[in-house]
Amino acid sequence: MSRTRHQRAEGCAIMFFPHTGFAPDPTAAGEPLTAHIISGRIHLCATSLSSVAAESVNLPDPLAVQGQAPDRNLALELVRVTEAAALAAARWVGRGDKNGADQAAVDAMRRLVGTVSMRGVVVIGEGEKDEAPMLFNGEEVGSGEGPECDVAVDPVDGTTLTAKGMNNAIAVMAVSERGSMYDASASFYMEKLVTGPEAADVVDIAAPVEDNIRAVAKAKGVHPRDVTVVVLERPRHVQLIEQIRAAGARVKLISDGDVAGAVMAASADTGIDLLLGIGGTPEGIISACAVTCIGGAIQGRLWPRDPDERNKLINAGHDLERILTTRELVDSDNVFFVATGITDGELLAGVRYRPGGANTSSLVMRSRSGTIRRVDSQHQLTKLQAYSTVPF
Ligand SMILES: O=P(O)(O)OC[C@H]1O[C@](O)(COP(=O)(O)O)[C@@H](O)[C@@H]1O
Repeated sequence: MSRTRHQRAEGCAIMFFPHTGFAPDPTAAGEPLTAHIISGRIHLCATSLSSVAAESVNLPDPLAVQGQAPDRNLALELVRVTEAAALAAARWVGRGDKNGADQAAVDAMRRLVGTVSMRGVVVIGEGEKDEAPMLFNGEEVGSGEGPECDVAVDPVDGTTLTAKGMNNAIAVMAVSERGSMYDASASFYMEKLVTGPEAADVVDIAAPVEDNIRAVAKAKGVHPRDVTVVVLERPRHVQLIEQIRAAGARVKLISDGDVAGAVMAASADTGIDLLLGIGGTPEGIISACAVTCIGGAIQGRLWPRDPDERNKLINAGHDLERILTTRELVDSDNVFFVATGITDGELLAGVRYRPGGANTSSLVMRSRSGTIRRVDSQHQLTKLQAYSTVPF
């Protein structure tokens, strides 16, 4: 960040936090103030530099003029969208109807996303327009004002988990600058490798599984037998699982939900060191948004299901040998990722009902600041039901 001699924050009060800098408080009322930073001191003036300073604060020099005032964190608004999706889907937990759960989450997400000030275009959504009446690829979402964004949604990652009342179903959304997300239109599946920051530079999806496990173990300062690899339990992964076991590592099989798996593989203290295997391409791009926020790496390679799909991908200009890096999957330094638990999981608690309301647990991340928040919300459903169009 370049140093600015004069920083202005007109129309808002300035709150100073001794160790974290200062933040505009948009809720503050009263006469507009202008903040001028001169020789390490903030001067709060009524309107201009020439005015008599209303107040001044001594600041340590590095805090005085570095960077700029913190800007808006879209993720803090987006979390309402995944909360609504999770609350709506949670009504369908264990009812054996995965489409019902998905539709409820889509409806809720679409109603809430209109409140977010952005000019979003869904690039990872519920499919093509004719098949998906809402949140279809290409749909414009948001209030129509504000930054131009790519939007990726997965109203329920784990529709089967939700239908069966099983762990780890989440509602997910990611937003980044317009044009920054990889165009995965023709691709259904992707081979994926995800790990955290320590091992990000030593893994290679094209290398043998054993080499990657050794490299991760070395980077983390542990033995390969201490490494845990999360894998979707699928017939296509039988050989992969054998290879992981042969390398001495531990395997954690999940029946669905590899976005949560990717977040756990990239995050510290989850007990998961690596995600390997083939999962959905849209989920791969959403995972790349999470990894951009957390740190670490995702590597992907498109994985056509049959010769027909292979030809389609090649005709669409895709190089099937190409290893897609985190940056190629989402080419942005300003990525927002939010997820809310539908059912209980290791990453997030699910929706919990109580008299008159429900509680949700969410993960709220932004890559530019690197801030990772956990947001636990208490919803007063009896109040919300009185005016909301979302069937909570
Ligand atoms: O079930 P498949 O066809 O192997 O696809 C794997 C994908 O399905 C999921 O497990 C769940 O996806 P859905 O919620 O759409 O059912 C994803 O997390 C994963 O990427």
